[in-house]
Amino acid sequence: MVSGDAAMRRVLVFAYPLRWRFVGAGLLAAGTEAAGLGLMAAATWLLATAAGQPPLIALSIAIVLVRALAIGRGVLRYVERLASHDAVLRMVTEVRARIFAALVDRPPARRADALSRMVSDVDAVQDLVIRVLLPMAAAGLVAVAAVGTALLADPATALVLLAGLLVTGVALPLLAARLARHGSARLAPLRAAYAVDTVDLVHGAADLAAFGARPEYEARGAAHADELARVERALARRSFAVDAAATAFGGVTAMAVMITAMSRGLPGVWLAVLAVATLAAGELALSLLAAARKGAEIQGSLRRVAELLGEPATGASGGLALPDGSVHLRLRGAGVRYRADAPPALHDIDLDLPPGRRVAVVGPSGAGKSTLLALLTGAIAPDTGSVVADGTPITAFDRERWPGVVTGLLADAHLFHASVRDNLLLARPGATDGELVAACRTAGLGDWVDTHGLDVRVGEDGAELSGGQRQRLALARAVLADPQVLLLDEPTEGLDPGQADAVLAAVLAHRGDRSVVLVTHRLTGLDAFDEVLVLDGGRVRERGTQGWVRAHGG
Ligand SMILES: Nc1ncnc2c1ncn2[C@@H]1O[C@H](COP(=O)(O)OP(=O)(O)OP(=O)(O)O)[C@@H](O)[C@H]1O
Repeated sequence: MVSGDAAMRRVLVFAYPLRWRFVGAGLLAAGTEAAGLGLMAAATWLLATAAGQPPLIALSIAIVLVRALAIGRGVLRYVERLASHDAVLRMVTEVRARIFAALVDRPPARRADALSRMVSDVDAVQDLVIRVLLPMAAAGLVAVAAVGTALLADPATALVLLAGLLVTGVALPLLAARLARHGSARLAPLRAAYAVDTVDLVHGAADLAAFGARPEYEARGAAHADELARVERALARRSFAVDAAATAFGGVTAMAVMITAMSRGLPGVWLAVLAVATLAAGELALSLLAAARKGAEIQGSLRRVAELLGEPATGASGGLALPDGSVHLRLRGAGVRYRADAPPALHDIDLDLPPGRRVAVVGPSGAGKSTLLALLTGAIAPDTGSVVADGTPITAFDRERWPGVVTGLLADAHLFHASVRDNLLLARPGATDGELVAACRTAGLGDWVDTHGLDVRVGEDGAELSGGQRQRLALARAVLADPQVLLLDEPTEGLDPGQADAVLAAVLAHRGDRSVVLVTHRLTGLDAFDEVLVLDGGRVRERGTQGWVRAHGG
């Protein structure tokens, strides 16, 4: 996990090219706050001195100043918002582009969580600049200016003002940030649990109703919502207490400033100006509380964004040209561990796939069969050992084109909400209708396509097809892709045994002497394979040749 400071540095690198825009925005923000403070001071001076009938010219100057500051403040605020948002949006565009590039280079298995970062966490970068750093910089500049001005009037009064600002502008915001961090740590798991409840209730509505479990799930969701509301209320009470303390301390500082100024014999007008300006500076400190809280809340998002920004690409488009002709793939001592706290999904796997070899991988559920195929497609990289093609690690090849070498029907193949034709063309965009129909025929979907045609739509993830038709359409797509090495993850799942044998035989006949790696639970039809690999618990338990299948009752 990246530390908070490192995360901030990694993100702020993107602000560097725009530094002058940010400096300008910071100065404008400080100018806005200073105009507010000046307005208060000038208006107070005007009210306090008007009764004493000062020279008309002095009054006129003060009136013009009040008007100018009142209008100038609004104008400055507008220009500052324009400048700061322009700069930060340019910066966030860069960050998004970098994250997008990192996502493209990521193995698909790890993209899903990263996608949510892209969408929501990047907003934290915007908040960091607009709602945290700029307000802090502006408040800091104005505080320095206010103390500096007070110093001109009287050093002791300036010291009291400084002490007050240190409490309201530094100590209380630090406390607010601490409470916000603590609050986020308590709220995050509750929010996550509530989100899971909601997703279960929405996506699982039919199953919950079918098994009569809806009341129980609704009660669980309601309990999480109540707990969430209780914690949020408790945190809001604490936040309110800190805000109230800041406001009260602002008042205390103003009084202390006044008392000190009176004891130092400052003229009455100065007393009023200093008191009102101190109160206004105290208000500024409230904006620091909000900035500190926001800064604490976005820490998690910033870390996640920074991790992604710093992630080295695992493979690249534009790598080596693909191996042409018949590729020779090898796994050497390959191991995969999905999570540090779980046993490896694959351990020390050796596999030799010279051109034309047919390998069947069998084993119980969870043995690591699909993970083995994911290694060959490059969807995941081995944590130990290597996956090489003609002696070169497969990550060195052009990732975008690798499916031309190794691909197939993988676990949980997705069908798109489009026509049969469009779903097939995904595998080979230039294929003719004749080729599409031939692939369907090989996958056992010929009669259905003859009846329904290629333009019929299949529904969301093939919802308008039967389970067997979905499987065969996905298989037809893999057949059409016609890679050098065809991977088939339980291609005949959901078909009856007779159909399953016929479809597998047709696909193997279509492949001719090109390589196939088949993952299957069924031992029938494996006579046509050169090697059978038996996986269990991520390890190779047995390796057999054609005779092995017969000996094991296939
Ligand atoms: N994305 C993932 N994150 C974490 N663990 C995973 C992930 N994918 C698989 N695993 C774990 O890795 C192990 C091997 O899974 P894999 O899908 O390769 O098994 P399999 O032999 O194909 O099983 P099945 O026959 O049921 O499809 C399992 O224990 C599984 O829980």
